Amino acid sequence: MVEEGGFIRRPRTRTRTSRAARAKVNYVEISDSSDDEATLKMEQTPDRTLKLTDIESDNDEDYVEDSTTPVVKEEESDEEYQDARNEIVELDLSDTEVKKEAKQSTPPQTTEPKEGEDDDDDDEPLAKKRKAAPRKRKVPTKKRKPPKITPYQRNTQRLFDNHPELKDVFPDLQNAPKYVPERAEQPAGLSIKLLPFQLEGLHWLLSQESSKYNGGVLADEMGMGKTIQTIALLMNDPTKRPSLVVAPTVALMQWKNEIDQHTNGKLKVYIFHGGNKTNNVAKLADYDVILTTYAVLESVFRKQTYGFKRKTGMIKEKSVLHNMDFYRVILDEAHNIKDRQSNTARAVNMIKTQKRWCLSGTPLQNRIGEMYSLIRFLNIEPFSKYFCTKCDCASKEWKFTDRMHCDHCNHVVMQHTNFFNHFMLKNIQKYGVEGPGLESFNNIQILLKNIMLRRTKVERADDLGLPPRIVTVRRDYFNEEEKDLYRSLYSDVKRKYNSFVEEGVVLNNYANIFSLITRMRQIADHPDLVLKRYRNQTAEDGVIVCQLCDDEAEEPIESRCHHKFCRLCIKEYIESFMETKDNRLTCPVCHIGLSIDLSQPALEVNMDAFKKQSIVSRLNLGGSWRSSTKIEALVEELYKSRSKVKTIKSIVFSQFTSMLDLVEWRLKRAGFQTVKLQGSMSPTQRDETIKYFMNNIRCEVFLVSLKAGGVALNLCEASQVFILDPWWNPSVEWQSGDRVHRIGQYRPVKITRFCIEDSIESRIIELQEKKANMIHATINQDEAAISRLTPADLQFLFNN
Ligand SMILES: Nc1ncnc2c1ncn2[C@@H]1O[C@H](COP(=O)(O)OP(=O)(O)OP(=O)(O)O)[C@@H](O)[C@H]1O
Repeated sequence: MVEEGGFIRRPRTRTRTSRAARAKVNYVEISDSSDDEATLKMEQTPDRTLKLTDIESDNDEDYVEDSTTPVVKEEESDEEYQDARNEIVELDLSDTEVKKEAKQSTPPQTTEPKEGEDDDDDDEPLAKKRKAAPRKRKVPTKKRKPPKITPYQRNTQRLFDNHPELKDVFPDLQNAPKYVPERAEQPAGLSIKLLPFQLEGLHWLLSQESSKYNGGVLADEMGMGKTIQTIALLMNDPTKRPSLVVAPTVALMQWKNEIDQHTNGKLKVYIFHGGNKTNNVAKLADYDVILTTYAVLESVFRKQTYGFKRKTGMIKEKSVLHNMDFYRVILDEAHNIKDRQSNTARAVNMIKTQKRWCLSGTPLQNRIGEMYSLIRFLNIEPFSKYFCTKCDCASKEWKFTDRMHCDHCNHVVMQHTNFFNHFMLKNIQKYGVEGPGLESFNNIQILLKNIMLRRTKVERADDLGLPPRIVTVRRDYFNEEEKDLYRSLYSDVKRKYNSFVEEGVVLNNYANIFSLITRMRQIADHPDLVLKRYRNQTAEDGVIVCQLCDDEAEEPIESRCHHKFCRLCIKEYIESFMETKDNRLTCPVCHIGLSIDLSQPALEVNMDAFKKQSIVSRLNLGGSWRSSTKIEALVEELYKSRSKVKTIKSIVFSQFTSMLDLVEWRLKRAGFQTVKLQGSMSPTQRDETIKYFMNNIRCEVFLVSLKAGGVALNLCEASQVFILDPWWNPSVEWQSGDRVHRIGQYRPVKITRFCIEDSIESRIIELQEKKANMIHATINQDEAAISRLTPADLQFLFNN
């Protein structure tokens, strides 16, 4: 399975379709059951157009975007065709996975030559060859001579022959003068005193801007001041303007506040968000910094490129952001464009600017394919370019108006290859970090050394002077009533799971198993999350219910089969699935092959009709309602840490909004002042909520939905973090802790993870630790593997 352009796709198997026929291919989604690699079918439709029964969509999309001059962004030369289909896949560098993949990709034993080995000069049609072949005659098994050079090597040679300059790319990078860290001057007018490593960071930013790269990736660990260093860059020479900052919605106001606070009003900031956005270029050009979100940028780009429906028909609207000339563009949390074929990535790439920056706290080495999207944005040559293997034609975007031949050189699509894909991605996918894979891995490291700066908190601990962070797991046991309820659910779940195991269909029923695990996690929080879930809410109430967690959807997004989920729920569902040759990921609702753009803008909730029924209003809280072990454990912890002399502020994270509703209700009754951050809030509402928490001395607890506030929040006023429901991907939890453990924090930070010992949670924590140890033991930390649930992991969770 491939996640490409945010869509979950399967790798396409090569078929013996003629290229002419391929141009007329129609794509249809088919259900999981009928779809396996061997049954990739070409259907003859009445108009003699061939129908490829597959879930493929990327190139199709590219072609239909602009029917007059279709732009093909990714194609591969003949021998590399199969690999090109898999271009954006998570890098899985663990040995076992690599071997498995290599095994899977081994073609079946056959006497026919492999497609990749087709001789270019052999023009005889295949059908003729087949006809001529005697039917049942035994062909003496002649051992094929190993080819002198591999198709990959042959292609490399062709590339070098036609583009000799490419030979020097890596030697030049290797021999480039090494950047020597140096401290820049503190910019005049910046009121915050930069720490030594931040001055070094500023020096690096300035030197990158004056280098041939015109930018790069600032990848300091979270909370080390990437925002401040970028503001220092803006202040270093304020005449170099305007700058555009694209950030997640949750971080938008934070940027505005930090700029206002630390520049004494020297930079004029415009927030390009909400209903009153200007469409006047001259007015915008008056500002030094324009702040916007990925969703807004994507939307204005879409309206400009594809138009939108009005009664009078489709209307296209000019995007003011795409008609301005910026000095620099800064992408905060740049992994938002990791799907290079998503509209968001396209919208960002179409901005006109001289300097380009990506800020990201998550290391980029783990998913090499995703890095390509950043490289494309950064416009780093020749990495983002495509090259013809037959002539000297090279371009960032290929145009194939007739869908077959390059407009420029007339060679066919398949004879063009992408530099990054060829020299950096392909061999790692094939061999991991061994042999040719290691060479590609080194190529990546060399490039990163030239364009990326990453420092970690541990490396710069002296500069940062951060207080210690203490993480503990609080373990509690269910009370009798909860235990009975949990047991009855668990025995039901276990029975189902065992029957899947007996029938050998565990992975085919992954959607089922995933939602059963979710139910068990919810019961461990509070049984009402399962017993009183949204049953009667309908679309007419304006509430969108996530079909995985059965709660009001946070940042709802929709699959191609029109089912709606919280962005985080469906992301976790996808990331945790371990795809095998026989099992493809299906929609948890309708069970057809799942196809969903994870980076699509959140669906808008109809606020006029919105009648949210909080779980609290569905319960009889006056009389018979009981709290839960976990909620009471939280209340106890909060009471314990209360002090008569000062307010100790705490953040409480949960994945389930209904849990936060219950906790809010209970804490209020216990005399705690709380505020709550939810995904449905506008940036201004979020900002007001955060300010209220930070500035109001009586407000002790901030309830944060993990789906809304995991990233880009700055909550140093708090010194305690409570994580209510554990998950096996520890990075979500690390991020939560980083909201509090960052510069500006002077008190030791206490992080408490709650765990109900006699529930699935203790298994989840154990599994998490096992995985973390395993991953840290290997040289390459593979984030993807940590969130994946293998059949063995499932077995472990169900304690079999
Ligand atoms: N030199 C400094 N002196 C005082 N406070 C600082 C300094 N540098 C950063 N900070 C503060 O530290 C906090 C974290 O900084 P910032 O938000 O820039 O980090 P970040 O790397 O962008 O984090 P994230 O990746 O989580 O978005 C902010 O509140 C910021 O004001």
